[in-house]
Amino acid sequence: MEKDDCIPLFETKRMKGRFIYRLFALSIFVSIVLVWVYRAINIPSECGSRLVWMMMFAAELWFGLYWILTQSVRWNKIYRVPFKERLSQRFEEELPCVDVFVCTADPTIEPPIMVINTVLSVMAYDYPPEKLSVYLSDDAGSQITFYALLEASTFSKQWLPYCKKYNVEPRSPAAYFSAFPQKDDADQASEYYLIKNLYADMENRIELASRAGRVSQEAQAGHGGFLNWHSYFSKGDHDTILQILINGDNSDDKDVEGCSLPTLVYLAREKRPRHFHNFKAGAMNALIRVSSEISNAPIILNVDCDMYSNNSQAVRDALCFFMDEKQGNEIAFVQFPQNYENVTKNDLYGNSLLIISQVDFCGIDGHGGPLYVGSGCFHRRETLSGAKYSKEGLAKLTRERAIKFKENIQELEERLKFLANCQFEENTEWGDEIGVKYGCPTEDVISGLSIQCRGWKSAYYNPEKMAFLGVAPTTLDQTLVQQKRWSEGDLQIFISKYSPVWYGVGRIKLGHIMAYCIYCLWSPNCLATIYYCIIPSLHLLKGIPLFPQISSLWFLPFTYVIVAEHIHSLVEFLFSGGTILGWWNDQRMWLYKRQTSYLFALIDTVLKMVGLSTFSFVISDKTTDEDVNLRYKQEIMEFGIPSTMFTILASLAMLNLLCFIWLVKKIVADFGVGYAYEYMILQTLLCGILVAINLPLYNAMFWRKDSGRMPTSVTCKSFFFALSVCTCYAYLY
Ligand SMILES: O=c1ccn([C@@H]2O[C@H](COP(=O)(O)OP(=O)(O)O[C@H]3O[C@H](CO)[C@@H](O)[C@H](O)[C@H]3O)[C@@H](O)[C@H]2O)c(=O)[nH]1
Ligand SMILES: [Mn+2]
Repeated sequence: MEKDDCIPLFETKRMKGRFIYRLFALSIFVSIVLVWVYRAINIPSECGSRLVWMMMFAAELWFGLYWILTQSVRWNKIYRVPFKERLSQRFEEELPCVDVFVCTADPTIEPPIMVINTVLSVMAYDYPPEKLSVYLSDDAGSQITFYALLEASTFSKQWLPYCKKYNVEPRSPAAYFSAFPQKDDADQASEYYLIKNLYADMENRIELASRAGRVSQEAQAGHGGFLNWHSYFSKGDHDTILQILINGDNSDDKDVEGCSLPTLVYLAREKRPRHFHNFKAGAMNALIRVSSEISNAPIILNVDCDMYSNNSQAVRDALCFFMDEKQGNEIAFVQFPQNYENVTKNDLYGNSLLIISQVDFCGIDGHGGPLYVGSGCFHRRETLSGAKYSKEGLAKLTRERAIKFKENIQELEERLKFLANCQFEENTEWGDEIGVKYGCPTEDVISGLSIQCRGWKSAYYNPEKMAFLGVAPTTLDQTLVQQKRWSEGDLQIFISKYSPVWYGVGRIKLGHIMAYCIYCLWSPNCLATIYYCIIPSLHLLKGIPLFPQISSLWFLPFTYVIVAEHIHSLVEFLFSGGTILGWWNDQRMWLYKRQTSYLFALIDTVLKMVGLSTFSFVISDKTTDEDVNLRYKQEIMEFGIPSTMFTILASLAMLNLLCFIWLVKKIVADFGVGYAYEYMILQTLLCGILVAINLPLYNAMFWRKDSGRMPTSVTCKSFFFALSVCTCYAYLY
């Protein structure tokens, strides 16, 4: 037994081929420096061109410095391998309790049927049910969501034994039934169809209620919980609703085979119009408090309502990190990547964030641990509640359940409601030193950072069989809006009290700080990028070169940086499991994010600093209508609405198109190919590539007829805008 204890529960492997990569990175670095040198020693004397030149220099300084930041995550990548068998050999009898928090906020864009599929999938984890509790936080306080959860609690009595008996995966019924339309195994087949029908019936009832917008009187009469809605005025004005739907300790709450079920709790925290609710962070903190009085598990898993468990072993994987005798004690949270069920082959909107999940996070893990990015993260309860790291003070994970309530369930619910009331947090440290932090659109990232600054580590685990699958945005607009929230949140972290730069220094490693800065500085990237998309192309109009000529030696570092870095990024993308077209799409998305989301995030952050704007949280829509979804599946870009973001994208694309056409005309009519080739090859290439990458956009403006095309108003606006800029430049400047 003694010997056994020394075998670690997880292993950390380092990336191979580090030396070659470092050599390559060094060569890029040298070229970047040469680019800077070229800019510094060739500053023109004439005032106007000097300004243009200096701004090019500034943009390249930014790109170069930002590139250096991105090296932090490529320097020392690590991979984790947990050993579940060892965990089960050593700890099967004393596994810790786990609380799962599922958050939902809007029954129209987060359909209740989707929410309960997520709930059912986590209830069905391969884990002792008496040690598992699932809490659903409903920020809409929706009766329909409550009704759906009630249905789910009944259905779970069949679903859980079925999952365990046949060891099925995934354990979200919707995903399971759509992936396995038939069962041939005779034994399983009869049960399969029985359960499938049960599920279909339940789905029907929930859809009916959803469509009607209310729960039938009959159904309401069936459960006392609905009485809570008597004091409900609206989604933003109601008392706390707390219902324990399944009490795992109760001998009556058993599945059809007589086995225990996980505890299941519905919580809608109190909402009042005059009381700011702090979005998901507020919901998380209410959950932390309420759960502490019910199950008080030392490990907490947080998932968004669309992110169902795709791998019933993930809890055990996560526990290998926490329970390892040597290193587990310093790990505060274990983050899994966020994967999406609906990503198409070439991932048109770059939603899978492939490089972040396959490269960046492995690199950050080598510096002290990944960011907490919300969904798919396991926490130690004590760190979430603010504890400093100290090996001695660490609570044993395998302790008994801390609270064993004696009163009956109704009394308990009444007693605990105040924990989720608006007033509870007044004059407390909640949202600041305790719990998830408030005031930042990426509350999770800032909370994770402050945990790491208190001395804790985190771990990143990316299992082959994806642990969680969610719903990615299916339109360009949704992706850009989501990216705006993220980049804005991360920029606010940068300028906050908890900035990785000033707060992190001395608390976390330099590499770690740099890695955080990659995300915190997403947003300011917009300036250099937009400059690069406009100015060099405009200068083609007058034939003014801004880059070295092909005959100059300075041409080499520029070309090397551009070509080598792009080849590297393509190779990295392919190695991470992407396709060539996927890479091209990803490049386009980075361009579009920088031209719109990041720009808006930057502007909003500045406005907030001067007090002209307040913080909002646009919840991602998890539904799509049919023809939008059809186009999404065919990887056709979705525009369709006259958004300001699209006007910017279209204007920049149009500007480059006009410049490019002008250049072609000049070459054909007057100067011949040599003109562009000798003097302005890099500039021509830049403009040409911008045109090429924007092809889907031109298509949406000029050819497409479907409802996802670019609205005519946007096309016209962008055309006149681009034309006037080009004309002004060509004739006035
Ligand atoms: O007032 C609110 C607003 C949102 N949510 C929930 O928060 C989750 C995330 O919201 P979503 O609109 O899906 O945002 P995403 O951008 O898709 O989510 C990512 O980004 C968030 C931070 O911006 C993280 O919190 C998430 O975990 C992460 O998956 C969802 O379950 C919502 O129901 C609430 O509970 N209350
Ligand atoms: Mn989401």
